[in-house]
Amino acid sequence: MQVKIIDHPLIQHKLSLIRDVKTGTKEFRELLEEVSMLMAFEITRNMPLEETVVETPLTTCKCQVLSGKKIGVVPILRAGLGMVNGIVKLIPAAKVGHIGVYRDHETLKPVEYYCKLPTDVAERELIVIDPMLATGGSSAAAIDMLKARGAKQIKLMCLVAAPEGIKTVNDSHPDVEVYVAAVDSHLNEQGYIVPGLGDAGDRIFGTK
Ligand SMILES: O=P(O)(O)OC[C@H]1O[C@H](OP(=O)(O)OP(=O)(O)O)[C@H](O)[C@@H]1O
Ligand SMILES: O=c1cc[nH]c(=O)[nH]1
Ligand SMILES: [Mg+2]
Repeated sequence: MQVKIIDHPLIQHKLSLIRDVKTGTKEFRELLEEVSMLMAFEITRNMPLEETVVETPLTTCKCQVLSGKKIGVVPILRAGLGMVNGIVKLIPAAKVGHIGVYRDHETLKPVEYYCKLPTDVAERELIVIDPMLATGGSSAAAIDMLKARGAKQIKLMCLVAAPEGIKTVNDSHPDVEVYVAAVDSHLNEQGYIVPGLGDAGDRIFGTK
């Protein structure tokens, strides 16, 4: 199982609050945004830098700046939307594409309904985001859609994963690095992650 678990104490603390059934919509959204920012901080750890010269009030000095690598953030609708703001606050130059996929409640198979991406998707390093990686069907389908449109460099960032979902993505897309804050125990009969956090989309948007 190829997965990077980002287990920074702040992330683990906030994830515990997110999981709590007593956490309401407002706090859930705020925490998810904060955790997404913290996870993005880790994922971008190896972004390339280049040297530049900066004039300070005292003198000039050699400094490092990002070398202009283009980033794309691709939320899987709906729940992935809850992770966008935290990331684009950290990487304001990132462009945002949207992929609409929902999981059929009966079959648990992904149903695709929307795709709008930056035109230069093939040149961007893409971070696909979705809080939940359950069977992995939705994320694998989203990555298929991106590759069919020319995307080459893709990372997947999820909050909570089931082992089944990580395996699905590893098997179908071995080139895609998977980052999560936690790997949970298993899926229940309805395909929900246990212990999980319930239905992420419903908790973000206050639906049922
Ligand atoms: O790994 P999977 O088994 O495919 O399940 C995970 C998917 O299920 C949830 O979306 P959902 O279908 O509830 O859509 P929503 O975000 O619109 O609520 C979640 O946000 C993932 O996209
Ligand atoms: O536990 C789960 C599984 C799929 N989608 C969710 O929102 N939660
Ligand atoms: Mg949902």
